[in-house]
Amino acid sequence: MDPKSAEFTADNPLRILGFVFEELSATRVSGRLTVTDKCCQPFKVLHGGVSALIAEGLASLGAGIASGYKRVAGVHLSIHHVRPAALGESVFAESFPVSVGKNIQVWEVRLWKTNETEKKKMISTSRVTLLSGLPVPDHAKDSLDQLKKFVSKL
Ligand SMILES: CC(C)(COP(=O)(O)OP(=O)(O)OC[C@H]1O[C@@H](n2cnc3c(N)ncnc32)[C@H](O)[C@@H]1OP(=O)(O)O)[C@@H](O)C(=O)NCCC(=O)NCCSC(=O)c1cc(O)c2ccccc2c1O
Repeated sequence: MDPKSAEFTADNPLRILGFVFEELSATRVSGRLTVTDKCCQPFKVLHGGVSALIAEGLASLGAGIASGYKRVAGVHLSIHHVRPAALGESVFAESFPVSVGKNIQVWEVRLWKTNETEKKKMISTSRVTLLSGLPVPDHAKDSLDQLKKFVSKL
């Protein structure tokens, strides 16, 4: 399966909302989402919880890769919603590590309104703190192996 396709399941809730990954590495995770009804609050703008979901998902995947495909656990997320994204608008999400320690990682996640090529205006900025390097439970080994395979293709 193409990691850039809508069916690629690195994070199930993000896939259900239509999020499509572009980059997945230990130093950068990014992707795109079109704001549909599924992602909106009652005033037809991107729900703040969806922005937080994107932040948690991108930071966790990046931290998991940076920790050598060990299990990670998000322990804190803070988010500032600085601008709304309206129904129908395109959103670009990018994430990068601020600090990668043996136990704790901190990732920054920024959401932008965008067209095909340019980041136009920032929607939100998040910091996600994660505990990394935890043992992977047997039931999750397959999905981490699959992620490793996809990352090598990107
Ligand atoms: C909160 C802000 C409006 C504050 O703006 P600020 O004063 O910091 O800065 P500016 O005045 O320069 O404006 C920046 C930017 O904000 C937009 N904006 C400003 N005023 C308005 C307005 N009255 N209406 C719409 N948009 C406004 C404007 O686009 C400006 O952008 P420019 O491109 O012109 O520079 C602002 O920070 C802001 O809008 N932040 C985003 C807020 C947001 O989208 N929050 C997340 C969604 S809220 C949510 O999730 C939610 C969920 C629910 O389940 C709900 C259920 C029931 C009711 C409400 C719910 C709900 O809100």
